[in-house]
Order: sequence, then C-alpha cells, then structure tokens
Amino acid sequence: RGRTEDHALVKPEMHGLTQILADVAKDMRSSVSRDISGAELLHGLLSAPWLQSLLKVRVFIHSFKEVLIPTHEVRELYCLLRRPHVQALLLAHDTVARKDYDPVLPLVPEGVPGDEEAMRIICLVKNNQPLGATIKKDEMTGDIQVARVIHGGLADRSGLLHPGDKLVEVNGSSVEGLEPEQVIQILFKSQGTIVFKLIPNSPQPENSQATVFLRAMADYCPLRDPTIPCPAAGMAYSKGDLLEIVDQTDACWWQARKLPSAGPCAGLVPSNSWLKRKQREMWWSQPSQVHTCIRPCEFHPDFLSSEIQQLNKNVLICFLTFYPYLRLPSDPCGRGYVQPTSGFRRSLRLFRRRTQNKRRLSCHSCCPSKALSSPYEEVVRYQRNPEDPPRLIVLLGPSGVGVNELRKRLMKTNPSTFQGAIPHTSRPKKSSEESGKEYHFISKELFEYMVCNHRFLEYGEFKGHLYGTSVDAIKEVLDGGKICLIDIEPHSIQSVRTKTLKPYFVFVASPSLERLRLTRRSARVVASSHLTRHFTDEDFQEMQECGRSMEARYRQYFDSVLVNDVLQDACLQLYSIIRRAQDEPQWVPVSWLKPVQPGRRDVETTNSPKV
Ligand SMILES: Nc1ncnc2c1ncn2[C@@H]1O[C@H](COP(=O)(O)OP(=O)(O)OP(=O)(O)O)[C@@H](O)[C@H]1O
Repeated sequence: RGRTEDHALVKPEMHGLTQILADVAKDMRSSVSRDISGAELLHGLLSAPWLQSLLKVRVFIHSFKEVLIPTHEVRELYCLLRRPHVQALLLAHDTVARKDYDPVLPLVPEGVPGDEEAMRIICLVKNNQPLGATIKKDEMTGDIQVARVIHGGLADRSGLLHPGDKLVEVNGSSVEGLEPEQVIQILFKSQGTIVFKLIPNSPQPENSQATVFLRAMADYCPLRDPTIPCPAAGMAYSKGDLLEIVDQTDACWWQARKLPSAGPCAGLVPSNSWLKRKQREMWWSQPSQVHTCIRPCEFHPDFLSSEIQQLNKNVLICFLTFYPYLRLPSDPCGRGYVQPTSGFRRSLRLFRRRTQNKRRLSCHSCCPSKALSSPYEEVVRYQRNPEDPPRLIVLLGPSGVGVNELRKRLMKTNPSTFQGAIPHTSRPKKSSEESGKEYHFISKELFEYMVCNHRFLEYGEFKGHLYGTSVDAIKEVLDGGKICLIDIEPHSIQSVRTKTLKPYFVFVASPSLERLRLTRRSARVVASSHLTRHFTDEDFQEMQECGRSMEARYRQYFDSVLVNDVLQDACLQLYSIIRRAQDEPQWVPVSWLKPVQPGRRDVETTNSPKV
C-alpha cells in the first residue's frame, strides 16, 4: 500500500523534473552534433542513470518532509527531553552505565621528581557505619599501615584502602612516630570529612580461594579472646552457627559471615589451625578448667580500629568451652522406667541411663583427641535424591519432654511413611513374643560379638540383659523406603553421624514452666516398674535443667529445635520438619558427600565381622 501511495505522491513532480532533464539532454544532443567543445561530456553526464536515481531520491525526500508534520505529542516530547534536568539524568545514567566514576584530577605540576612515591589522597565522610579496616604499626620501620580490610565493609566496597597501604597524614597532620592508638584518637575526635594521605601498597594478589562453609563446633567471643589482633573487628559465634569463610589469606585469622547473612560486612574469626593450636595448649595445660582470668579487651572506635599485636604465646585461649568426657558433671537426666506401649518399641533410654557411666569410660567418642580435633566442620548443601533411601530422623531431648510420645504418634498416624528400628535384646523371649517383631532375640554372646564389630549405635544393660539398636535394623527400614524414627541419648550422636545414615537431628525442647504445668496436667510418668504418677514441679525443673545442659553441650549437632508445647501442634511441626529434611536442601558435613577413600570403609557399611 505504501509503495503505491509513494508513487502517487511523487509522480507529478518527478515527471516534471524528468521532463526538464530529458529536454536539456535533447538540446545537448544538437550541440554534440554541432561538435561544440565539451558538449559531449555534458550530454553524457545529463543522460547518466545515476543522475536519474539521485533525482528520484531527492523527490522522495522532499515529498516526505511535507507529509510528516510533527504532531503535538511529538513536539511536547521533544521539549521535555531537551529540558536541563532530563538531560542531566540521562548523563548520570550514562556515567553509571560506563562506571566512569574517577574524578577529573588536575595535571601533576611541573618539576615534581619522577622517583617521588605515588601518594593517594582519600577523602571520607564520617558516619555511623564502621569503615571496616584496621591499622597496625610496622615493627621494623615504625610506619602506620592498613593491616586488614574487612570483606564487604565500606573500605572494601570503596576499593580505596588496601592492606599494606602506608598512612602518611590524617587531616593534614603527619602520623609519623605516632602509635596506632593515637591515630585512632585523632580519627575518633574528627568530625565530618576526614582526609587520609597514603602511600599505596603494591597491588595485592586476589583472594583466589573458593568460599568455604563451616559449622562452628564451639562458642567464640572476640571480646574474651586476648589473642585476637583487633577485637572490634571480631565476630562472635555460637556452637552450630553456619559461617561463610570469605577470606583465608591470613593463616591465623579468617574473615567470615554468619549465615543467614544479616549484612555484607564480614568479621574476624580464628582460623582452624589457630584454634586447634590454642585448644592443644589449653588441653595440655589445664584440661578441664574453664579459665576465668579473661580480661575484656579494649573496644576501639568502630571507624578505624587498631590491631593490637599482643600475640603472647604464653596466654592460653580462654574462649572455648570444653567438656572433657572424663570429667563430666553428673548427668541430671537419670529418671524412672517407662513401660512399653503395646505395638511400639519403647525407648531404650533407661538402659542407656543405667549403663551410661560405665560406657563413658570406654566409648570411642569420649577420646580427648577426638574432642579436640574439630573446632569447625566443613559443610555443604545436600539435597536428597528422590531415589536414595530416606534420611534417618533422630529425636533427642530431656527425659519426659515427650520424645517417645511424638515418635509414637507420628508412626501411628503415618504407618506407611514412618517406622522405628526393631531393637536387639539378649533377654529370653516371652511366649507371647515373636522374634523380629518386638525385638530381635539373640544370645548374649552374639550380642557382644555385634558390639565388638560396631553393629550397634547404642546399647546398654538392664536387669542383666543387653538391649541395643543396630545399624542394620535402621538400614532395613530406610532401604525399605520408609523414614526411620529413632531416639537416642546425646552421647551417641557421634556414632549415628555417618554418611550412610545421613541422620537429621531434631532436639525436642520443653516449653516454659508455666506451659509445662498447663499442658502436662493429666500426663503421667512412670515412677517404678508398676507405678505411674503425675508430673511434679521438680520433674519440670529437672527437665528444663537437663534440656539446657543438653543444648549447651550438643547444640552444634541439632538440625532443628522443636518446642513440645501443645502436643497436637508439636506433632504437626515435627511432621513438616521431617518433610523438609527429606525434600529440601540441608547443610551436612562435607565428608558425607565425599567418595570413600580406598582402604577406608565406613564402619557401618562393612559387613565383614571382626574376628
Ligand atoms: N505436649 C505434651 N502435652 C501433654 N503431655 C505430653 C506432651 N508430650 C508428652 N506428654 C506426656 O508426657 C509423658 C512423658 O512423655 P514421653 O514418655 O514421650 O517422654 P520421653 O521424652 O520419651 O521421656 P522418657 O525417655 O523418659 O520416656 C507421657 O505421658 C506423654 O503422654
């Protein structure tokens, strides 16, 4: 359509011009025949096809100019875009897009010697945010240097300060001969804009190490650590916290962020090797005494903190709380026997409790060297493959909190999803019992043989008979595609934490004393083999005390904490926790996903017995 219209529009004028050109060319022909000088050249020119085409283009352009009269909207838009603030906005946009932030600096004055050290002048506006850099004094030269730039902090994000940069002046005053603390004081007193003059360090190597995720296996408080170079830059963490290690350039002090990350700024945490060294020193000097000689370190102004070089090798680290098994305080959790409920295996807690002290001395998880070995545990996100066996669900909690009740309820309401592991026992089978139903009935000799071959996660003795939960009984449930629900005593955590079972630990915590009184009004505890009674306030207090003690000691292993307040709600919450554990990515020890090294086998995966 457009083409037809175009033709219609341009035809009359084009015709006119073409005609004129044709007439001129015709006149020229007569001049050519009269042999007038140059006429032939001019004739050739006027008859050239390209001239014809040029003429057509010109006619087209002319006709369009007349047709496209700008509308009101077009004119308005044009005016808007020409306004100075819109122009400035577009300019700012282009500058940001090009990342063209460098200021336009005046030329270096003539006569400056070429070998003069390059200086950098940094102008910062003081506000409430910490700068995220520390300074120290070079022991050899006495220079004040930038010691550390905290990952994600203001200094790091600005890209203006780097470790090793030498500080020359602050607000026009030389820092030569000053101590770091004096420089901090100058900065502390300064208001508004602060100008630093620096001699930049040679370019730093990029931190090429990949980010590592660790689970803290101990508590750490920088303000109670006399060895930290800068307490103000330190980051406190508790057992079980997830840490993203963003910088490992320093062998002793890493930079880490706590997950889920609250902000971009990292903090200083002791490296694995540094902690281990300090642990060893502490262990060998005073194995079970928690040091109280901790001197809280000075808190420096956040703006720029001084690194205190006080790495006194004789100072013992005082911030790790160890619980060497050989010196444990008496366990507050010992309580009465609970009768088995028909159809379900009762918890093995009583047998565990009675034999706890005896086993503690021989248990492999009680070895001090093992307790010392891992201040951090490397973890990765793990998503269970739908074809893989389900993860083992392990419930823990103080006696009487309702671990067994929750376990039983889940199995009763979802028998096709959940199942317990059938325990082994050396006690004689009753006439009403069937082996492999309530228990696997085996001889004492076989039981002991299985113990020697690490076939039990937990075992104990009750009234002269042995009872235990075997790895194979759990694997049987998992391999059958059901979720195995077990409850254990916390000291067995280490033997359950294997790559084959990939356990998920749920700590069942008690609610407040008031809620316990309210919710357990009609609940009964077993006082002896034949007697049940109501809970007393003493029971509740004991339960809470035991729960606190368990949390303090084993929190680092808990994947979830469930408060058992209203039973029905707790059941639903436990169900959704378990579903998430099976279906959503979770943090697990990196060793669970590594292939087994040749020559090493997971204890529970080997079937060859020890002879
Ligand atoms: N949320 C709750 N509300 C009311 N009663 C509860 C609740 N949870 C558990 N109970 C009751 O408390 C009593 C103790 O529970 P349970 O036997 O499950 O404790 P437990 O943690 O397994 O302790 P133990 O290992 O000593 O047997 C039971 O009578 C149970 O029905």
